[in-house]
Amino acid sequence: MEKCAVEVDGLRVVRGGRTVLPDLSLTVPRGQVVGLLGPSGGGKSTVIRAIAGVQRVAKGEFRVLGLPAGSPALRTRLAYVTQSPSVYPDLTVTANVRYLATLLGAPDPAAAARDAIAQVDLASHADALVGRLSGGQRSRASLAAALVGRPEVLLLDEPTVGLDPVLRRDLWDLFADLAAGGTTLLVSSHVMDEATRCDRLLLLREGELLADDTPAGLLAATGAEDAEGAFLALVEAASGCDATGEVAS
Ligand SMILES: Nc1ncnc2c1ncn2[C@@H]1O[C@H](COP(=O)(O)OP(=O)(O)OP(=O)(O)O)[C@@H](O)[C@H]1O
Repeated sequence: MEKCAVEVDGLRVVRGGRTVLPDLSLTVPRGQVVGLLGPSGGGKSTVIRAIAGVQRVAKGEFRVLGLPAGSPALRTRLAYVTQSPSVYPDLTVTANVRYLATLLGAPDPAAAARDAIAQVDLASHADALVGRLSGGQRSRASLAAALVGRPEVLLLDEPTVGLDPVLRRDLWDLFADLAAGGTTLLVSSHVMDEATRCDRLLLLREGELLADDTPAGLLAATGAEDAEGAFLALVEAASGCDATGEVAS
């Protein structure tokens, strides 16, 4: 079995005539929660889309679970939760998740749906129409739909946006539990304090990978006190400036 769930080598993506990812290489080890962090517009969604096999790429090699990204064989082994919830608003949470479970061939779709909905702490709204849920509840319904097939690789694009601190903490606890059970998670976020919940961090800015390290390794390498400070230190080092904006000699 491959040590890495995802291997990307020399990925180049052009969107709307602009090079968004010039030449990106990264790996995501199996059974870990890897955070893809960085400012808005840096290319996080584009990386996730490429790994999910739904982004046209100009160049690069990448494999997911040892297979080329986008392979039909990955459809049941990888789940991708987009930034906008992808559930039917005119169906209940249960109907949405059970539908996915049926499509994925779960032996007992109703039980699988119940479990997935409980995992995202949405049991109290299981019978509510998705269209009548709050934004955060809707994104959890989307996450339940992704979890119901028990994917080996879970790609989550900004899953904690719009959630209160308690729900955010619970969701990160769930990610850690899933990883402990062997699932590989790549989670994008622009909230730097979520970095501490990850096993590894990929810091992405303007399509360039500034760091690929553990949270502790990143702090040690930069001498910063938190992920935000580490990120700033790396940006300054990359642009050849010190903290005051002066160009280093
Ligand atoms: N459909 C598109 N057509 C052309 N350019 C796009 C398209 N979608 C995104 N881009 C550009 O690609 C770049 C990277 O966008 P991407 O959505 O990957 O960033 P991101 O880090 O996920 O941002 P955010 O955190 O705001 O979602 C941005 O400059 C954006 O303007």
